[in-house]
Amino acid sequence: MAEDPVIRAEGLSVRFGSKTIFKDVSFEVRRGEIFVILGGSGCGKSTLLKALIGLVPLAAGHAWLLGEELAKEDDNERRALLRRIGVMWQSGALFGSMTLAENVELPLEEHTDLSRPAREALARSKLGLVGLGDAAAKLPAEISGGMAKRAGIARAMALDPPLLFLDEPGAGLDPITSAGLDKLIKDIARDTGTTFVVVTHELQSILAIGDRCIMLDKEAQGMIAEGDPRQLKAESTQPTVRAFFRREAA
Ligand SMILES: Nc1ncnc2c1ncn2[C@@H]1O[C@H](COP(=O)(O)OP(=O)(O)OP(=O)(O)O)[C@@H](O)[C@H]1O
Repeated sequence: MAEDPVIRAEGLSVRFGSKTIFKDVSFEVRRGEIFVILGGSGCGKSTLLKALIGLVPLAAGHAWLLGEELAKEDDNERRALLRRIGVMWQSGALFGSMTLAENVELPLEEHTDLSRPAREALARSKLGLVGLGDAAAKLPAEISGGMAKRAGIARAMALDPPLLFLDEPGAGLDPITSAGLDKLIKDIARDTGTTFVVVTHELQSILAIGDRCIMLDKEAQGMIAEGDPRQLKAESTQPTVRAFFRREAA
């Protein structure tokens, strides 16, 4: 029998007031894959991510994370489930007055009883994992944008989540730095078995890291494609999907 998916989304709809952002969105994310949520600006990618982790209410549908339905859990169970999930928000800045190591230690301080030396050692190992082993004592103002994203990933990984959400990780980075970040994400997925859900509209990134993807569309108010992004690029006949992947006018 196939393994249970890490995420199962069934018929998800989100509305803000009378405005439907998307409806009837269904997909599964399998263990260990890098799953990309893509689409043009304002189609609801970030909203879908927030809906999956319970930060935005569902108007319809059900979402299971790691086999549990967040909406059905009581507060304690919900908190316990969310502790098993890492998130790096697009705006998820590091705390400026704290070193990178202290930033990574923060979730450990909040959610574990580990001693200070144990927390420090773990933070150093997470920073090492993202290539920032030598920068642990630096302040966010002393590092580049690409390094800040890496530190954000290290912080999101502090509690060893089996599932990691990244909201527009390449935003604001130059193409070479962004490609380096893509390689890091692929390496982490391969080396740790972490499942990634990545929100992005950057085609190079999608093709470089995405094992599978869904594409949302503003006009359709929902999903217009699902599958291997390279295959969608080669084979899709849907005009908006083709336009996105081939950089053609729809
Ligand atoms: N809390 C909210 N209340 C009302 N409208 C909202 C709220 N959050 C998002 N929206 C609207 O929902 C739509 C989708 O926004 P969202 O940020 O999810 O899109 P996106 O695909 O992530 O876009 P981008 O790539 O530009 O970040 C937008 O029209 C946005 O204005």
